[in-house]
Amino acid sequence: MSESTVLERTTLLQTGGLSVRYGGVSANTDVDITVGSGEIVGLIGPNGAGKTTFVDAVTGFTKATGTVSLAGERLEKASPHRRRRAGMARTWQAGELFTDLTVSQNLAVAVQPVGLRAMVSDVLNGSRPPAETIDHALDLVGLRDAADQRPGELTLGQQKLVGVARALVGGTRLVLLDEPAAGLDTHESRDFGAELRRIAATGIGILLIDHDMSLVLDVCDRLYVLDFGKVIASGTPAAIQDDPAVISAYLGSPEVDPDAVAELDAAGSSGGPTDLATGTEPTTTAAPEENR
Ligand SMILES: Nc1ncnc2c1ncn2[C@@H]1O[C@H](COP(=O)(O)OP(=O)(O)OP(=O)(O)O)[C@@H](O)[C@H]1O
Repeated sequence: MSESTVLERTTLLQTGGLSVRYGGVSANTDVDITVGSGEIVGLIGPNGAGKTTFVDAVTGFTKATGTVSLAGERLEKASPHRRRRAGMARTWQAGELFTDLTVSQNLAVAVQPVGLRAMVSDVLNGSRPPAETIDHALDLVGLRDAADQRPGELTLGQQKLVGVARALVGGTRLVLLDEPAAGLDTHESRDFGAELRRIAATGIGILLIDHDMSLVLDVCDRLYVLDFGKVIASGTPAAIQDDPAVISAYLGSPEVDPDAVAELDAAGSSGGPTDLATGTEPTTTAAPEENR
């Protein structure tokens, strides 16, 4: 990436001291994360580390303390709907497509207005999102030609991209993707990653959560690592892979996802810059108990 590209970046997402408690569980503690325009930032960590909670907190779907800004606009008190209108959108884990609807209809229903006034206006005016906003979102993921097809006619990788496109409809500046590549094989995942890079190249900021370490290490400009709700490391993929705290979090956690460790292994052995999970003695450091 050229220096001028970096200089032109503006900060889209900025969280300050974002914290979420579920009863006695500190699911997020003082999480400070930034995502710039045109940047892909990964959020990784073992199962239960608090990744989805962070997305819920940023998008207003769970109660949190701390601050959330989008391009300088403070949004921590805003409803999920207002945050969406401000330009932040998310995908959901296991976000299914409507199999009986076409691709463009799947995008249209994702942005149907909510609330009584919008519903009345919808009934009276038959309002629908303008076709060009749907087309633009499909262009962003390279699926304009598939607009009239049904999800079942597409490859799994294309279906995943439709899921991303749904979040890109309507002036999205920041998109938070929660395991968008789940179920893709290595080849499909690589293609999917290339599409994410193309989306980011248009200036959209992406926060990416995924257990597919090859994908995350390949496409992300920077990574944050969460463990027990706290950021324990941040930096470039290469730096993160060498970070002892990260290795400890993945290999020392009793709740570690074996698939994620396997992915870390695969990322290293398939030509990734460094292998996080091998070449280092597995640590037996006890995981802190206070958060779980
Ligand atoms: N709605 C909820 N009510 C109570 N506890 C919750 C709720 N959602 C999450 N938690 C707890 O908060 C912690 C963080 O969970 P979260 O789902 O954010 O982790 P994660 O990193 O996304 O995990 P995974 O990788 O398995 O999806 C866990 O201890 C979880 O059990």
